[in-house]
Amino acid sequence: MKQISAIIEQLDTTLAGEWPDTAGIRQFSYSLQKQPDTGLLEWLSAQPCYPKFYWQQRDGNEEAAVCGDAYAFGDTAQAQAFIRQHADVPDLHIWGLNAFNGADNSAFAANALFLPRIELCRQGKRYWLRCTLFSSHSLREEARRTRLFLRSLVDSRALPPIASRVLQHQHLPAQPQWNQLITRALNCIEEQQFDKVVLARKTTLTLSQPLNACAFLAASRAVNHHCYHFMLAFTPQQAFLGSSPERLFLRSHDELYTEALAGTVANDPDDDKAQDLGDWLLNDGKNQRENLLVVDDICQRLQGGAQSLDIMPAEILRLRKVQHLRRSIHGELTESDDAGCLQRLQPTAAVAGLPRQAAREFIAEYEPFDREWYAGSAGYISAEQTEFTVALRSAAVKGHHLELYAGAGIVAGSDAAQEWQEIENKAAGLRTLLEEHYTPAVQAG
Ligand SMILES: C=C(O[C@@H]1C=C(C(=O)O)C=C[C@H]1O)C(=O)O
Ligand SMILES: [Mg+2]
Repeated sequence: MKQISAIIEQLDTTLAGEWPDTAGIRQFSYSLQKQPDTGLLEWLSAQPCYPKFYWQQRDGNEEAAVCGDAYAFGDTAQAQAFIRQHADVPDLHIWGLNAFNGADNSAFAANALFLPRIELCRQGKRYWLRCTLFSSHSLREEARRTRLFLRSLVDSRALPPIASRVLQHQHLPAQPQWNQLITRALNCIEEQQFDKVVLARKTTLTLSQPLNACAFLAASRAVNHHCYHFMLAFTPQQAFLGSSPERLFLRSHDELYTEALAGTVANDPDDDKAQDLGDWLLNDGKNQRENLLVVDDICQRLQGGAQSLDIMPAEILRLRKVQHLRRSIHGELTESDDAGCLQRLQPTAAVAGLPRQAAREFIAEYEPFDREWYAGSAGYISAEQTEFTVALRSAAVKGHHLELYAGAGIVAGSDAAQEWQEIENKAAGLRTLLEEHYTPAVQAG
């Protein structure tokens, strides 16, 4: 990490110069000459500054480790307005999470979006470090604060092994309550209150020792391929992370890429068996319905905001524990408006239901926990390009506890036991990373 220390020294010299005692924004960007000695997640893990955010795009080509907040935003509209106001600083990126309920739920933060002080980024084999200063009253003061911040940065080190063992688990709802919930949802579907509702479970694991969020995410990234990997660490003990296969949307200039990812079957390590399961999925009526309702929802939601929508044929996405039906969707935006895209697309019928409002009301009334960040979105906003993943296959790290989330789309024809198995398989993507380290107590006698 010599390169990084050298860049930081150079930055420090720049910041030590004369700065105006007025409002302003400045950004400094430095290319790294070669690949750093350790990964970005290792670097981020070592830093003692919060918030920190990590992101890896699902094709593996884009990665970012960012920390410290030069500015925090109350909502995406505010973040977007900030980027537009500072169009002369073309590389501003605002990173973070949007909660499932957005501004509708006053009990929980609507989002955690911030403009970082430091960003270490990779695109393909190209690496760079960016430092941003922003002050609404004094850049001089901000330069001084940023220098202190830079001094707190430390060298990267190897991630610790995952030593946390699972002592206990608790499902909310437990299976009998899940069965009741599904019956209730199926009744509403029969009464035509809605066509689909996505119901979820929170599993709280009690651990033998607090989990290192970066090490846990690295373990997930090593095995859960074709996924976005994201993490927001709020404090040393509190983080939200996940490895999600689902794109909420990618906006590149005026092009919009989204998808209907819904309909699930188990995966199998054996290629032939996995293929048979995938073929079954492609031809199963209930799963096709689940997926097509998401296509309908997305098309309705994009009306007036995007034109010439292209919907690709269904394909199978094979993951480590499950396989999904996916239809990719592409359109031209009538205006490049990220806050608008979020408003339209989050939450889609893949994680809420259809019609959206009726499904959300059912979730708010009957799901026995607050989703908080689960099924919201994680990603970034910038002038040129914006991308969010749906925050699925995710977990909240809270000291000695890990809360794992998983849900399933309920439509006519859903069976409670099969849907329970489906959420078990989805949760297994993260859960098995711990169980591999689990040594059951030896029974006496
Ligand atoms: C709700 C989740 O996943 C969603 C539900 C799916 C389904 O029911 O088939 C498939 C993919 C996701 O859109 C989750 O992983 O928690
Ligand atoms: Mg399903």
